Amino acid sequence: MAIQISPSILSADFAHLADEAAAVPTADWLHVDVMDGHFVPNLTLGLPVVESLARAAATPLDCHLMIEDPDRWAPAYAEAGAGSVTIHAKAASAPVRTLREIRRQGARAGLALNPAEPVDPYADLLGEMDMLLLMTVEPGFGGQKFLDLVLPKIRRARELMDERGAAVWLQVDGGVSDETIERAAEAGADVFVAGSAVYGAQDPAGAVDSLRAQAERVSKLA
Ligand SMILES: O=C(CO)[C@@H](O)[C@H](O)COP(=O)(O)O
Ligand SMILES: [Fe+2]
Repeated sequence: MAIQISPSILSADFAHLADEAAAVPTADWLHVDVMDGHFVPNLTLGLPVVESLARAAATPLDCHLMIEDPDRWAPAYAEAGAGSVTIHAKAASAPVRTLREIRRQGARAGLALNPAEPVDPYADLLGEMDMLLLMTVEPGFGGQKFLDLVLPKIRRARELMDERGAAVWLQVDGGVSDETIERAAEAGADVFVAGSAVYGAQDPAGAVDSLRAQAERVSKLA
C-alpha cells in the first residue's frame, strides 16, 4: 500500500476552505476534524460545511468524527460526500452496525482509538473497517506533541493486520511532522494526518511532498 498524506484543515483558514484545499494538490485526502464540544473540548464544523467542501474540493474528504453518538451521525457524513468517515470506538454504541452503514453509503469506514486505548480488543473487527486510526495525541486540538508511547501499538496493529490478512489502512493523527513521521512509518503506519506541519508551513504543497518522501524512505510496506 502506498503512503498517503491527509492534511488536516483544522490548521487551515476556515474563511477560505476551498482555497486551502486547493493549496495541497498532491495530497491524497483532506482531513476534516469534526468536533462537537462534548466528545472533545473543542467545537469545529459539521454536516453543512462538509457538504459544501465535498462539492468544492478536488481532493476526497477524510472525515474524522470526534462526536458523541456517531452511530446517529456518521452515515450522514458519507451521504454528504465524504470519501472516508472515521468514528471513535469509545463513542460508538454499535460500532459494527455503524461501520457497515458508512460502507453502505459508499464511503470507506474508519475506527479510531485514543492513545490509551489498546488495539487487541478490536482485532476481530478488522474485517469491518477500511482504516484504523491510531491517535498520536489526545484528540481535541491541533499543534500538540506526537506521543511516542503509541509506537508499540502501531507495530501491534500492523502485526494483527498482517496475521489476519486484513487490507486495512493504518492512519496516525496528531503531531505528525518532518521530525516524527519516520518513526510512525517505520512502525507500520501508511496514512498520515498532518495539520500544523502542512498549514503552518510557508509552502503547504511542499510540506506534503516532504512528508511523503520521508515516510516512503523508511516504510517497509510495498
Ligand atoms: O484530530 C486531530 C486533533 O484532535 C488532528 O487531526 C489534528 O488536527 C492534527 O493536527 P496536528 O497535530 O498535525 O497539528
Ligand atoms: Fe483528526
